[in-house]
Amino acid sequence: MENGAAPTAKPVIVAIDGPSGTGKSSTSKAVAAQLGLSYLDTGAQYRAITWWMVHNGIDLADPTAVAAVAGKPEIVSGTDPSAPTITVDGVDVAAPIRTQEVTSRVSAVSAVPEVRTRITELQRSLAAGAERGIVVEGRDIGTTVLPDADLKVFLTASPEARAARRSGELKGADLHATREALVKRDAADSSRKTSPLAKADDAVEVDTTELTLAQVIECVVTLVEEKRAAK
Ligand SMILES: Nc1ncnc2c1ncn2[C@@H]1O[C@H](COP(=O)(O)OP(=O)(O)OP(=O)(O)O)[C@@H](O)[C@H]1O
Ligand SMILES: Nc1ccn([C@H]2C[C@H](O)[C@@H](COP(=O)(O)O)O2)c(=O)n1
Repeated sequence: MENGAAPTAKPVIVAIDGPSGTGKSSTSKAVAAQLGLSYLDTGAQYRAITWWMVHNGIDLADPTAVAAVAGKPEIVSGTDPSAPTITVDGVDVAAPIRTQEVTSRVSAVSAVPEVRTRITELQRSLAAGAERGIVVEGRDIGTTVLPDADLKVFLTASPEARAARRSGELKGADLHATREALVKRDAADSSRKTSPLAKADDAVEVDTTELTLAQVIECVVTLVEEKRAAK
């Protein structure tokens, strides 16, 4: 039995979007684990295809070159929230997709429409196959990937709070440089033509600046339970 939960509740689809460092991954994983749902980190998929392009020497400054090979790598996401996995052509890339090299290039690759079409298909297929339901986190889940999701949440936080959280992760990182990098990536992700980072009109916005992670998780679990009860 997936995620150890009893097969009683109807499947529920939850979309969690927002800028970098707002707590999407931490919240989504915990909510999915608590409610016995699958979990999908769509940023990891964009990072994985970016890693493959870097690894294969594709010119990332040339969108035509990126588009031409967008269908080549086989990207597989494991959706157990207690142990999410990501492989490219059978290679475990969970660590290399988090390097600065990939982080600084992922916005360029994810702006290419052919890349988005490919990754969006994977995401929809995983969501459709999740027997109990799934929490999918990213930038365009509520607007484009799963517009009929049962619940859409848009997490926000001040750039200062997000930079402080990230600096805590990257020991010794410069707070100002971290903030600048976050703001730059958000601007690129929000301004691309195809499926930019955006709040869906029917999303619930949660400002996490002054909330603990536990409070955010509790808030989202309550929202999911309310939706489930109303189904
Ligand atoms: N409400 C919160 N209060 C304090 N720290 C938090 C909160 N939410 C998340 N964090 C911490 O902030 C860091 C970033 O969180 P997380 O990776 O979940 O964000 P994200 O939105 O998924 O970021 P990205 O889009 O860049 O992957 C983590 O170290 C996490 O533990
Ligand atoms: N649905 C998504 C998810 C992610 N991306 C892109 C934009 C992000 O900068 C990048 C990495 O995401 P993260 O791991 O920081 O969540 O991937 C996107 O375009 N659409």
